[in-house]
Amino acid sequence: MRTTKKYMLGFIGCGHMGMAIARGAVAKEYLERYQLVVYDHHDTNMKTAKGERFGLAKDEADVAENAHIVLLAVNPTQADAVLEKLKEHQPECLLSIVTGLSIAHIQSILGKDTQVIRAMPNTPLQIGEGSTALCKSENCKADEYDFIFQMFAGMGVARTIPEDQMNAIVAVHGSVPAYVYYFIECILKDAVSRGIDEEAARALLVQTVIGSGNLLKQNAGKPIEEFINEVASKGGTTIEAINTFKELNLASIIHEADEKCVKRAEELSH
Ligand SMILES: NC(=O)C1=CN([C@@H]2O[C@H](COP(=O)(O)OP(=O)(O)OC[C@H]3O[C@@H](n4cnc5c(N)ncnc54)[C@H](OP(=O)(O)O)[C@@H]3O)[C@@H](O)[C@H]2O)C=CC1
Ligand SMILES: O=C(O)[C@@H]1CCC=N1
Repeated sequence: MRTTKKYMLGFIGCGHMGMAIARGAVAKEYLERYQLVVYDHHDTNMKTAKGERFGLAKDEADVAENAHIVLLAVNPTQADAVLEKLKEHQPECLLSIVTGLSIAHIQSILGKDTQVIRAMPNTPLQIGEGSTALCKSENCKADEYDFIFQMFAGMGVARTIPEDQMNAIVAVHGSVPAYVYYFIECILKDAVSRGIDEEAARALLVQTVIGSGNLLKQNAGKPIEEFINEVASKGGTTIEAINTFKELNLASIIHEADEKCVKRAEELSH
């Protein structure tokens, strides 16, 4: 994409997710380090950005004036204050990853002419294994949207979804890396309590998660139940565990957790 601005992408907020996106884009060689500029409140995040050889901005306005697309990566309660500061500097295109922050709200502050892209990424994108759901404002140009869509697609999987599903999607992939880590933590603690060496258990378990995921990926049309049946030998061990999950209604626990997760996204919405 052509631009007259000094930087292609400017980050306001470069914490966990902002840094993950910046690192992911550079690792995949989609953007060069010199095409990124960063501004964050925290000195430690600015030092990390300096160490990564990204451009450093002095404030929010500096990002808006020098970057073609401004990426808003602050926490939901901090977003309005940033948008108010950007009002004077009218970014051409604003990419927001802020949970619950609607396109209509962004345009109500920045003006209807601002192109807006809303994305829900997840942290594994920093190693090219992420997932990102995206949507855009009606006035967003194909060039800007394609540029951002391809950036995220290059870091894993990307899908366009309707904006009214952006809150519900947190319980599909945005928050879900933490669910997976929690599940892994529970299994590991259990293994150690049974005397298994922690390093060995972690290595075997992590590869199991990767391998199971890859097998699912390579057989996208195959029902999940069939994968379970292939592991659960008749009269064997696995079915005992699966039946216990069913008896204790793990599905309802997951449903309850998802409901709370999505409800929080709705509470944060504006
Ligand atoms: N973490 C994740 O997995 C995901 C997060 N998101 C969304 O991404 C956003 C960021 O999340 P995350 O990276 O985890 O949060 P972090 O708290 O790690 O990062 C946000 C950073 O922005 C800084 N900041 C706040 N206001 C400003 C400002 N005006 N100018 C410059 N920097 C500022 C914060 O500094 P300070 O602490 O000093 O305020 C902080 O360093 C959230 O809205 C979240 O909903 C979306 C998908 C996944
Ligand atoms: O926990 C959060 O609010 C953010 C949104 C998705 C992942 N992290």
